[in-house]
Amino acid sequence: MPSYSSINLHPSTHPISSLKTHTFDVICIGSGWAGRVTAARVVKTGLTALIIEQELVGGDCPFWACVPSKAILRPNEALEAARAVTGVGEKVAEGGVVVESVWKRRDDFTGMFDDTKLLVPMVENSGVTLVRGKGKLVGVKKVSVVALDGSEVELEARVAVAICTGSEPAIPDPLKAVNPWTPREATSSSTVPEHLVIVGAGAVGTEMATAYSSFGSKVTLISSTKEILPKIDEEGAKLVRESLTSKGVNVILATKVTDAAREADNSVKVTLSNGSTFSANEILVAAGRRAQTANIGLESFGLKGDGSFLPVEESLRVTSVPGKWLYAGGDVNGRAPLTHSSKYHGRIISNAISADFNNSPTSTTEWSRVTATADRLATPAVIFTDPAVASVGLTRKAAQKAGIKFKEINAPVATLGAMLHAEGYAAGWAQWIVDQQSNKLLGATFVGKEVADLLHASTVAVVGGMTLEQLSHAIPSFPTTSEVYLDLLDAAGL
Ligand SMILES: Cc1cc2nc3c(=O)[nH]c(=O)nc-3n(C[C@H](O)[C@H](O)[C@H](O)COP(=O)(O)OP(=O)(O)OC[C@H]3O[C@@H](n4cnc5c(N)ncnc54)[C@H](O)[C@@H]3O)c2cc1C
Ligand SMILES: NC(=O)c1ccc[n+]([C@@H]2O[C@H](COP(=O)([O-])OP(=O)(O)OC[C@H]3O[C@@H](n4cnc5c(N)ncnc54)[C@H](O)[C@@H]3O)[C@@H](O)[C@H]2O)c1
Repeated sequence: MPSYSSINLHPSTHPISSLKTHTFDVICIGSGWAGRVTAARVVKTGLTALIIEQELVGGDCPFWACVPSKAILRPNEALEAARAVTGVGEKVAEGGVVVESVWKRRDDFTGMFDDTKLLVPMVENSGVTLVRGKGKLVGVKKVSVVALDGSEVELEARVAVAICTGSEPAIPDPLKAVNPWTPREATSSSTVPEHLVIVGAGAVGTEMATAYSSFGSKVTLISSTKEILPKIDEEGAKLVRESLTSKGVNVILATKVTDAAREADNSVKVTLSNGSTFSANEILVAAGRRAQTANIGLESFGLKGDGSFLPVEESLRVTSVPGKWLYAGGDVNGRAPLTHSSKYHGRIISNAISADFNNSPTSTTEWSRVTATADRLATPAVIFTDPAVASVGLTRKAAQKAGIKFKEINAPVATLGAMLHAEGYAAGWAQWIVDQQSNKLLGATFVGKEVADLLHASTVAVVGGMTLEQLSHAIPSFPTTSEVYLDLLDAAGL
């Protein structure tokens, strides 16, 4: 695969001249999951919709984020799982993944970074019109599209505009000058740096440390916080850190990169806040995201276009803009920057648009179809490290911060079911956060091998407001990893 810089981000299909009308019921700026789900669902209710996209149709997830990152993580996960199973492990005892084939697997999933194979047909088959260019608000329900060649057209939305422009990497100032890898270069690379330094030990940093160490890179992972993965509780994060260390990753905690310089041989000299320096062949910045809000006309509505997340109310309408016509969904509103949350936002926005358009009386209470309640109370997330981290709702830290009276229930993920299906399992950890008074489940975290699919049961329980007494009647099948639910119930005394 050619390097990131040679990928064509601006295909020539769907020019402004292809538009048969300049008026649509709904205009979505951005074709990531948030924009695509919003547009496709309003079309199902009989409205017309347009998506404006300035790069590849599909947004980050299929080309630069979830899909390629999971595509390159899976081969080593499968290899290690096979190695741990007696009867098969002997056959694959030696050697690592075949890196060239891993890149090919990634390219198969990304369609060689060609959006016309899957994503463009997906949009068109949903009855949504597509145009390529940069979208910008130019008035109430008015959007302009500027094409790469500078041509421009002004469009009108009869009903609503949805800003679904996503996010971009936040690069700390001292690192801008070295032209570092961002997640885009890390997920689309076809080379393995001998020594890769990763700045930031959140979701991207830990997943890429897992991937590149399995490809043979020497990886140095720098965490500004005193434990990696600061969004989860320390017990779980510690298990991931210890596993990374056992794979040879050098994890440096409570430290920042204060300076970096590109050397003549293209290596990067890094200076840390503890005063030490070292050289690496490449540097990946994975230090969080900022909203893609620059130059999209927000200022004329009193909003900031400086990378801060767009403030929205519970139906995802942009706060402070009157008239119920301007929405912001997905990463750009910063509520839950994950692909499944972008899909959820598309559902909520389309429901709210349709309800308004049809003047249908719609409840706006918690959990109603126009209220994005899960963002606050039940966002699930899985980090595909080894062990993986799956969490939903409140962690202990979040419950403490919210001043909630809660009890915490912990259990290892080491049931017979888990061991039969995830051999070689060392010491996983599961935690429930439970409301002290009502005994309702408020949050769950599972750390271990193959725990990703354990999560949805807890998500359903949190959304449904289930008590532990009710959960004690939800019987996990034997022998499955879900038997950890029985261990949690035992630990809760039920
Ligand atoms: C390395 C990595 C791995 C990840 N892995 C996962 C994972 O496993 N699971 C998960 O749930 N999440 C994951 N995420 C997060 C996930 O990728 C994002 O949350 C998701 O892509 C956001 O979708 P979106 O629709 O909000 O925005 P995007 O997918 O970013 O789409 C926004 C689109 O808007 C376009 N756009 C921006 N401005 C304009 C404009 N002015 N005019 C026209 N078009 C515009 C952009 O070009 C882009 O195509 C990962 C992120 C990264 C970086
Ligand atoms: N499996 C998944 O669901 C998945 C995978 C990857 C990314 N994502 C999403 O993509 C987004 C971006 O991920 P991310 O890892 O960039 O962000 P993140 O917020 O998860 O982690 C960034 C980390 O970098 C640290 N940091 C910030 N500045 C630093 C500095 N100067 N030096 C060292 N560390 C610094 C922060 O403390 C934080 O821990 C997140 O919203 C994440 O949820 C999800």
